[in-house]
This record gives sequence, C-alpha cells and structure tokens, in this order.
Amino acid sequence: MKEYDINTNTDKDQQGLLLVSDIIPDNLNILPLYNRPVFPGITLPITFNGQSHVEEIRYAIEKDGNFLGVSLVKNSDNPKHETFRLHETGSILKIIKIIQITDDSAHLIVQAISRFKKVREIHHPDFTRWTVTPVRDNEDEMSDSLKAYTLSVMTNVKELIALNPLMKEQLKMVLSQISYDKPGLVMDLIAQMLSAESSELQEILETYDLNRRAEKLLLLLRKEIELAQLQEKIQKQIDEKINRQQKEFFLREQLKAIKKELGLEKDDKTAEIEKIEEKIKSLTLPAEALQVVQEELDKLRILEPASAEFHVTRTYLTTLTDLPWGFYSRDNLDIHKAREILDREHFGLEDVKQRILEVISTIIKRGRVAGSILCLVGPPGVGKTSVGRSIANALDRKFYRFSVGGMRDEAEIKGHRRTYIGAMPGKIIQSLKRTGTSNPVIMLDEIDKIGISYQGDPASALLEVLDPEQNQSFLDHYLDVRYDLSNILFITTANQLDTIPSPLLDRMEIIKLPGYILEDKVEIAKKFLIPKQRKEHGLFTKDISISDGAIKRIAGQYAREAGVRNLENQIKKIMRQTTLLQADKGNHKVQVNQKNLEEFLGKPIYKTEQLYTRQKPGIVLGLAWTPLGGTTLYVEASSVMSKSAGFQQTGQLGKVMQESSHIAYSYVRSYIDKHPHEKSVKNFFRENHIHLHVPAGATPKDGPSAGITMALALYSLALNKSVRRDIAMTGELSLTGKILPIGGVKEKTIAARRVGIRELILPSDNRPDYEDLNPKITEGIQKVHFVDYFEDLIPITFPRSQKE
Ligand SMILES: Nc1ncnc2c1ncn2[C@@H]1O[C@H](COP(=O)(O)OP(=O)(O)OP(=O)(O)O)[C@@H](O)[C@H]1O
Repeated sequence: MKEYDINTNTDKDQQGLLLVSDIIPDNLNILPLYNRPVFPGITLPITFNGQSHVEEIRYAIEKDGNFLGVSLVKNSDNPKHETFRLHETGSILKIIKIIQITDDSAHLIVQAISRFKKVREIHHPDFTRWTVTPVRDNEDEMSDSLKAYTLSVMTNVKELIALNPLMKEQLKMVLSQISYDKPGLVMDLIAQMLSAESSELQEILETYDLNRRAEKLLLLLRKEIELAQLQEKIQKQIDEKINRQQKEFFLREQLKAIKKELGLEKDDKTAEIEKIEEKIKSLTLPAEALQVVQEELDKLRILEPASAEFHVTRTYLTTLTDLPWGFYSRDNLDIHKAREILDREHFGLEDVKQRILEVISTIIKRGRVAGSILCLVGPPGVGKTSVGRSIANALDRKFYRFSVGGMRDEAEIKGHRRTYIGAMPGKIIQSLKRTGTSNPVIMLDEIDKIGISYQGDPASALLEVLDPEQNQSFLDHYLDVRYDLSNILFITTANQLDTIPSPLLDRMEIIKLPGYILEDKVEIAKKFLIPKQRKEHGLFTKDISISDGAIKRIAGQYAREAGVRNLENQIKKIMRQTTLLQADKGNHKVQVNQKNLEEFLGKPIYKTEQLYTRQKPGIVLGLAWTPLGGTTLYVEASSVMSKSAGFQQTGQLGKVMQESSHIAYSYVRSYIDKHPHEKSVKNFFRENHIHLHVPAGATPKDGPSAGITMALALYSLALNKSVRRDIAMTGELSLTGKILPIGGVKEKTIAARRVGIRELILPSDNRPDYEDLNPKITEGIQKVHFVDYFEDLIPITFPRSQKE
C-alpha cells in the first residue's frame, strides 16, 4: 500500500498527515482514454460513456475509495481486448465530484494524483482491473542539470505565452501556483497544455527520469513555439491585408467628403445630373422635349442611384440628350461639285446621275429636303448602295444605311416602349445618334423585302417615317418625344417594284438602274473595280496588269449577270492569287491575259453565247425581266402524237404566265383555222398533245410579256419550221392577236446585247421607250421591229426561203 499527498498546495506542516480517503488502493479499475493522457497535478472534468465504464466508476466509488486509473489507448494494437490496447503507464485519478451519473454515462470532476505503472492484470469478469504501483517524481535532490532544464523549460514557456494568447491565461495561472522546487509537476502541467500528438504526450508521461522528461518536453515546446510563430505570421499577413483595405476605404471616403466639402467634386449622382444638364445647354431642344427632360431630371434627383428605376431614367436621358437636336450639317450648294463627285465615283449611269442632280438642285433651291424620297431599283450589284453613298458625298451629308429586308417588327422602326426591359429607340432614331446630325442621308435597303407579322406592320411604320406630311413630328415609342425627320434625305433600294407596298411606292421617286452591258462592265472594271481591289489587296500597278481582252472575257464568260458584283469577285480572286504568288516568288509581276485567264479563274462558267446553236421548229428566243435584271429566255414547244388534243406547260410558270400561254395556244389554233394552211397544219392541234416548256425550270417566272414568244413557238411547231436564231422578242398577246406593250425595255435590250442578239421585236406601243434609251445601250442593236399584230411577226421571224 502506497500513500500519496493529493494536495499539491499543502503546507509543509500538514505534509505528514494523511486522511484515510487519500490512501490509494493497490488494485484499480482502469478506464481507457482515447485522445490524450492525463498528467498528474491536473484537476479536470471528464466524461466516460458506456454501461461497463459506468459500472467500473460505481465500483471505484464504492470499493476503491474514489480512485481509478486511466490509460491512453494504443493506436495500432490488438483491438480484441482493451487490456492489450492500453499503455502500461497511466494516471491515478481521484473523483472529487460527481456531476451526473446515469446508466450509460458519467460526468465527473477528477484530480490526477500520480502516474502509475502496471504491475499485473487482475482477472475480473466485467472490468479491466490492474494492480498498479504509483510512480512519484524524485524531487528530493535538485541537480544542477535539472535546475538548468527547468529554467530552460520556463524560458520557452514564457516565449510561448508571448506568442499564444490562448495559452497565456492558463499558463499564467499554473505558473503562479507552482514553485520551481517541483520541476516534475511543472513539466506535467505544461505538457498537459501542449497541443502535441497523443503519442508524444504519452512518451512524456512514461518518462520517469526528470532530466529526460525535461529534454523531451523542451523538444515539444520548441515545436509548439514554431507552430505559434507560423500562426502569428499568417495572422499578421491577414491582418495587414484587411487593414490595408479598410484603410484605403476610409481614406477614400474621407477624400470624397473633403472634396465635397471644398466643392471640388460631387457625388456620382450629382455629377451625372450636372453632365446631363450641361449637355442640354448645348442642344436646341423643342419645348416638348425640354419639359420631358426636366421632368425626368427631377425624377432622377429623388431616385436612389442603386435602384433599377434610376438606371432606366438615366439611360433614357442619356439617349435623349445624345441625339443631335438642332445639329445640321451644312449642305454643299455647288451643283457642279455635286456632278463632279457623282461622275468621279461612278461610271456611266448618265440618266441616273441626271435624275439625282435634279433632286439635289431642288434641295439646294428650296433649302430643305421635304418630300424627296428616292427609290433606287435594280438588280443586285448595279451600284444602288454606292450611288446612295455618292449622293451623300455630293450633298456633303452624313450617310447611314440599314436593311429593312425581312424586318417584321414595327418596334425596329419605331422603338420599344420604355416599360420593356432592354427597350431601345428604333433604327431611325439610332441612325440620327450615330450620324450626329439631324439631316443625314439614310438609306433603307431592300424595301421590297419588308415583312409583315403579328408584331405589327413595319411598312406602315415606315410610312410614318417617310411621308413628308407625317415625319415632321415622328414619335418614337422609346423616346416619347416628337422628332423632326423632315430634313433627312431618305433613299430606299429595291430589286423590284411589285412587292413594295403601294402606299410606300406612291410616295417615292423611282430611279431605275437597269444593269450594264458588256462594254460598261469592262470600263467599270478598268476604272473602278481593278484599282479598288488592287489597293485593298496591298498591290501596286507594277505588280499586276489585266489586259482588256481578259476583262472582256471575265465579263462575258465568268460574270454575265446585270450587275458587277460577280465581276468584282472574280477580280478579287485574281488579286488574291497574285498576293500568294508574290509571297511565294518574291516581287513577281503578274500579267493576266485572255490566254492565261483560266489559270486564275478556272474553266469559264458561260461557254456559248446562246443555249441553242442550231435552230429547231418550236424554239423561240424571248426576252424577260426579272428582279435580277433583264434576261434572255427560250420557249420550247414540242408535240406528242395523241388521239386527244391537249396542252400542258412546265418551267415554274406563274399564274399570269400560264394564262398567257393558254391565250397563245387558243390564239394560234384559231389563227391556223382562219388562215389558209396545209391540211397537216390545220389538223396539227387536233391530233397532237402539245407541251410547252420554259427552260431554267427551277427558276420561277411570271408575267405576260412572253405572250408572243409562246405563240410563235407554237406556230413554228405547227408549221414544223424554225424561226431565225438571231432575233429575240417580247410582247403581251391578246386573245385577238393584238400585241400589247410591256415593261423593262431597257433591261431586256441590255440582256439581248449581252448574248449577241442584234435584232429585236417589240410592241409598237413600246417604241417611245426604246427611242428614249441612251444610244450607248442600243448601239449594238441593228434593227428593231415594232409590231402590232401577231401576223406582223411571221414575215420577220421565218427566214425568207421558208416563208409561206
Ligand atoms: N457604275 C459604277 N461605277 C463604278 N462602280 C460601280 C458601278 N456600279 C457598281 N459599282 C460597284 O459595284 C459594287 C457593287 O455595288 P453595290 O453594292 O452598290 O450594289 P447594289 O446595287 O447596292 O447591290 P445590292 O442590291 O445587292 O445591295 C460596288 O463596289 C460598286 O462600287
């Protein structure tokens, strides 16, 4: 039996006296500790869970005089029996107070009395029970080395206290209570406070020799200090960062306040409002707009800058004040200069230029645009857009262009109401903002392709914009303030007139650009397209030359359409290859001529001038007008012997064209009946099923102007005689054989010339149209036959030898 002084603070006088309750029994119940060991000298609360542990504690209270042992569970030992898992050195605890004890948990306040060493295990069916021997520190003789160790420990502890404020209070209290003559106790108390690993702490517990214990503790203390230093460093860095940010924030706020106090700077909202007010001063706002602006400004003043409403109002005011209220560019009043600009930028187009100059001179004379809406109509690539730009240049006005093709929403023209999120003004107001003047030239492209949908009718919105009666006070939904558009010169472009809504068409001044003949294209290429593309590809005159013959071949065999865009594309192709050749071979001069053209552009797209090189009965060359320009078109008729007569047409003919084919069929049948013909001819339509076809079957065609062509094809088929190859015709046929006038004389003449036709047949009523044509267009046409009746065609079209 060993005795132990449990009161660490007891006076020397009391040391000899021992209470019965302080006598530690030899055999104790041993309870496991899972986290860290308990060091002697410590009083601490402790909880044990589990029914068997509660039983053990009860036993300790009842039988072992409140003493029990605790020992740390080993990490990787035999888990089967706790005995094998427990370290053999542990601590003897005395239960000082029972806080709560239930069937499966016990909360206690215990005091660790001393270390113990296991002597042997006592067999007990339910408990882990060992015979233990308490281990006391030998502090009787304080050697010098132990003193030194103790001092060193204390120095390190002080260092640690300085670093770790959490430990500070605890350690301070401990240190104040202990004296240096109990170094073992001091070390145990310090060890209890360290955050070291449980195995390291257990090692300290198991080290009975004080010098060695101090050594080990010093190691742990150093570690702890380093950890604390690192922690402090990290903390400092974080603090610094936060402090810097806070400092900057405070300084900035202070600066703002100082500046505001000194009147040097306003807050964001005031600055914003003043900016808008400043802008208003520079504008000539009409009274209505001014009132709205003032109202909106008042609203802005009371709104919170962070609110959505503030944002909406500010955007509205910015848009409104960004418009060029009262700003007009000064028009060029010199008509000669205007003519010079038009001539400089475009080849040919004499009558177009003439019409444009008339419009410009009116604008100059009246000093305002009012009423002039130009509509440039023509196939793609004939220069509608570039003529529009030239008009702006000639007038010295800003130019803005946008396409209305496919536009389905009225809001694109008139804007969205401001209540919608992301609302914007319409295209017209946007173009004013972009150009910065109230009198630009605005080009509305593809007006013939404007759409209608459930979102409104953009065409009627356009009417409001274009109509001189209405556009003085145009109301955009977003702006909600009237804007005078009457000084804008509107130019529209279209490929065809038929699909333009008639109220719009009525208000426009139509200027037709019919397309170019081969010679024009060669000139345009030489004078405009080649120099332009050369420049755009970074080439000089010395780098590339394209012979006249080659240009002619490009225009004739690679780009035969009415405009010059394809021609320009072919020229681009040559330029691109030149730049590549130069990159490969250094400063290499490229010379393109008729012979080597194919090396650049590949095989020609159009080989022969005409589809048919040999004429056959039933085939007649007609002339047609399409949105892509004038074109030549063959009509083919063929017969199938059949018991029942019949007539069918193919080639995607529109309704009007189908009707006119029926007229041709009926008329030719009755013409043959009424006039002397051979019997086989007389019976031809009764005995044959007739098929009429217009090639390029995939392209839709319509209109009445192929009437005479179809009738002649049927007549030629019935007679089994071919018509002349070198003649082309156009004209509407009435049921009585009268030939009625048609449109697009100019385009059709150009188309005929493009394929080398030299003789034309036109309705008599179209004579003035033809005679009005520029001699340059009619230059290559040797003869034009003006006809009134179907009969007139016969002597012209059938070669003399075959004539009846
Ligand atoms: N008479 C001309 N003189 C000089 N260049 C021309 C002439 N006609 C057309 N061009 C040029 O042809 C190119 C195509 O013209 P543009 O784009 O104006 O055609 P467009 O008629 O507006 O075609 P789209 O209907 O497809 O918009 C432009 O580079 C233009 O400068």
